[in-house]
Amino acid sequence: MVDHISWPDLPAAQQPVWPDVDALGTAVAQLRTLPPLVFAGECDNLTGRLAQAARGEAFVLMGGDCAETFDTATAEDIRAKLKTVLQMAIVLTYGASLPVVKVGRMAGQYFKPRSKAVESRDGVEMTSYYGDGVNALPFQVDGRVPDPQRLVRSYHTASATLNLVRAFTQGGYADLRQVHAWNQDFVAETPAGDRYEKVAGEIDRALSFMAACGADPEEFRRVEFYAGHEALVLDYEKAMTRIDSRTGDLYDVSGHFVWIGERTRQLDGAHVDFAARISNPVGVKLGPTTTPEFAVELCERLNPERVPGRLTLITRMGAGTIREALPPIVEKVTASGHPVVWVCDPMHGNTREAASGHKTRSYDDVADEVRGFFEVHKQLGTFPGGIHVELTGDDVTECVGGTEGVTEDQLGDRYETACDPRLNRVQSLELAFDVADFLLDRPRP
Ligand SMILES: O=C[C@H](O)[C@H](O)COP(=O)(O)O
Ligand SMILES: C=C(OP(=O)(O)O)C(=O)O
Repeated sequence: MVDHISWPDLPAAQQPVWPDVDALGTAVAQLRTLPPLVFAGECDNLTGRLAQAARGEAFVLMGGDCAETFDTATAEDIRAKLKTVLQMAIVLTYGASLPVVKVGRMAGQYFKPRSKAVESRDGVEMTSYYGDGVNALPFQVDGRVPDPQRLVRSYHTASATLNLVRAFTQGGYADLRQVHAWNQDFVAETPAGDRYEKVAGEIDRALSFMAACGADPEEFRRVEFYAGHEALVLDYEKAMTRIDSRTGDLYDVSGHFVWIGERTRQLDGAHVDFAARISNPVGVKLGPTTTPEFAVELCERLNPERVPGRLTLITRMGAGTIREALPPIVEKVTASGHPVVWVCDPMHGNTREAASGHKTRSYDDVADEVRGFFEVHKQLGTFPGGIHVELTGDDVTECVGGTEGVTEDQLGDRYETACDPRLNRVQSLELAFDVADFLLDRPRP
């Protein structure tokens, strides 16, 4: 039980209004007694990997659900997401000859900030859905009441998810010899699947050549995979924060990497203060209203010792804005000497409503924002460190476009997200091929 971490009482945006304070106390006390989900040493290893990305020696791939739900924490769903990230990572590693740091938006993405606190349909109003960690998705009053026991369920669901991810990535499923096996089912029949199959064939030949030469590296049998999520609901994140016995430093052991969202990054707010106190590698989302001065101040607050890999700035400007909004920020941060990892989230600045009422994003906008991100960094001689995408391993119809051409009319066919539209597996793979091409033309260290 960790009861000696004290936190200042600062304004915190986007927090659930728990109706039963005693029930919250019980849930928090339970969380505090539970074992860590990740080890502090693993977080430090990730900081080291991210430092490589800050120097242009690696590329970060962050991907996973917009909102993980308890019901979809099944073996099938987790494997499909993992498979998507692994396939994308292979395309990037092979295409750009660059190590790829893999971070799943997984095992903790149960909390969602919302634009409106209340949702209304046909004159009926209730609390918006804030993620399975807070309340339930169906539009029913009872389930929308924030329930603190959901924090405890978040922990157990994250634990089961991470356990399976560790088993898959360490136990043979992610062995490089399995590259073909990740390309089965619906994706294999698509142009992206076909392109992937060619890459897999070339990798196979390279592996056979190496084996014939007597080389069979252990590194090819396992994959280093990290878990990250938005540190939104501070009752959960603080209860999961522990003192590292090795160093006495604080780590949020709910995930390796946590980020602060666009709506909660106030300099005098509780989220920035929380992130400043923990020693995990942390990220901050930066939308189009970010000023260069704010970005530098954030760097000072979150990484005063200028540890490479500690801070990732995840820009999400929108395809039409990135080419104007990003350069002054990158210039000012670079001039300040802060060693940040620049990551592009091409999803959150490109959301729009389709005529059918579905929230959607166009593949072209997503790809164009990433292209703009690479252009800006090339122009400034800085390193494009990675991408951060919302994706699923399934054949959903949530984002329009891509070579399979999901149309607006098809959005209703398989629209399954609990919050924002995700790239399906084929669109994700296509994006990886586009990014691999952009990477070939990147500034080199
Ligand atoms: O994923 C990000 C946000 O939680 C999401 O875009 C908010 O969506 P909303 O504008 O429908 O509340
Ligand atoms: C809420 C998110 O993004 P942003 O804070 O950039 O809106 C998210 O990544 O889930």
